[in-house]
Amino acid sequence: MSRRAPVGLSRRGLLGGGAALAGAAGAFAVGRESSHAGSGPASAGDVRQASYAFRGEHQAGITTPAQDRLHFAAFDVVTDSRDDLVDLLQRWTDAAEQMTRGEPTGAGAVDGDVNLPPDDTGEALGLPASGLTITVGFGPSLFRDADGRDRFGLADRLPAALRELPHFPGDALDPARSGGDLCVQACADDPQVAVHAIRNLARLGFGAVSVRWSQLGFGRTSTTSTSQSTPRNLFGFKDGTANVKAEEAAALDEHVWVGADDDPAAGWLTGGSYLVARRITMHVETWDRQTLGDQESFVGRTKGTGAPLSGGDEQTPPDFDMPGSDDQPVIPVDSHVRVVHPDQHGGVRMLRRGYNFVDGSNALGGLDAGLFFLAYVRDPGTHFVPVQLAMSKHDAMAEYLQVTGSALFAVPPGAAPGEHLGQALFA
Ligand SMILES: C=CC1=C(C)c2cc3[nH]c(cc4nc(cc5[nH]c(cc1n2)c(C)c5CCC(=O)O)C(CCC(=O)O)=C4C)c(C)c3C=C
Ligand SMILES: [Fe+2]
Repeated sequence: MSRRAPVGLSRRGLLGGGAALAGAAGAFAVGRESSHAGSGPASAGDVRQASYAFRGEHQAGITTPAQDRLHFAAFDVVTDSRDDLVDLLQRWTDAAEQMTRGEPTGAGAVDGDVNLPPDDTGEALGLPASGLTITVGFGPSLFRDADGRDRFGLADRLPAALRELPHFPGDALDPARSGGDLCVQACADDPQVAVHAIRNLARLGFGAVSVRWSQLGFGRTSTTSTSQSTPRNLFGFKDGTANVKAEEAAALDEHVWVGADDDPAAGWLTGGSYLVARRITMHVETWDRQTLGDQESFVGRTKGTGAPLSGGDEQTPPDFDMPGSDDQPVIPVDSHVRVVHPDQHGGVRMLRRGYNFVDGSNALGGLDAGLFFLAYVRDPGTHFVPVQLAMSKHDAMAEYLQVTGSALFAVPPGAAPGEHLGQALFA
């Protein structure tokens, strides 16, 4: 009996008196409304106490203030049974709701029968919710697999926009880091909490799904709320300045959420979004040998403040007409921010939610480093593909990048009380 924790003990409960004491002193911000701590919280406890509601109109983990850590996994469905797939989504929904509350999955890690493997793997016991969000998406191959098979009777519900992304110039895609029938994005302010979430969902899915590929991210490269400060990517530049933010309701409706009339085949996706995932290797050693002036010209913003090269501060809109030297504009025509700017693409915007990664070193002894680019868009065909194409062809920064993994997912709306994720797809 001594190996068992008291019945009903939650991760939060295991925090014990320390958290209670700090809470009483007003040092911790607990709960959804008070959790917008940004990248420079007063203490680690500020953000780790945050917990976000799992259920809602939209899935959490899109407009939620971007957490600092990511574990992303793409799964292959290994069963042909539609019932087993629905059952998995039900069990994932239940487990995700528990974990985002800071609780272990099922009957917990230490409360069950000592003669059986515990429901929960246990490594997050004692850790608070840490702002965990779990966001689930469906890949094109869930609707029709590579052999054209409609394994789950979903082919007539395939959204027109959910087709494999084209091969872009310069892509060097590894099939083992691309595609997937399902995806789970787990974001948290504690890496152990994010990894615990993916590990337990993968474990729950044994027999129904297997992990196809996964990616850890150690630092956010976006801001998704005006309350957050702008972090830096591995080129050392502020990243996320001009992102679509949670406070921009009209922009979210226009550029991120799928509308009711967007696709007659995909009414089930109303209120959802599309998630573009791109593993982008950054040749950081080569970049580091470029002059500061050249680096800033490649980006189109200053490295220090993130202000556009046309002047002002970080939030000043770029002036692409301002002349520079040699009859060239001061923000070069091949700079990243000009090439991808909404002005060049009919006004389309995206909600970027990417993460820095370093996956050890490469064959040349350099860092296998980069940016795991994640972007939520209303329609990848209009909001991502043309932008990526322009970047591949015209962006000076692209010389320092190589896309090594790629996937697209339809992200259903949030689950209402009593529903499982993606319920409308299977109705
Ligand atoms: C196809 C879309 C994009 C990819 C892929 C992409 C990769 C990428 N970006 C940076 C660094 C920065 N990007 C910045 C802005 C920015 N990037 C995109 C799109 C893609 N980036 C957009 C739409 C924007 C916003 C443009 C605007 O509206 O002004 C910036 C500037 C700061 C900011 O606004 O976030 C930086 C820096 C890297 C390093 C990278 C691939 C590794
Ligand atoms: Fe960018």
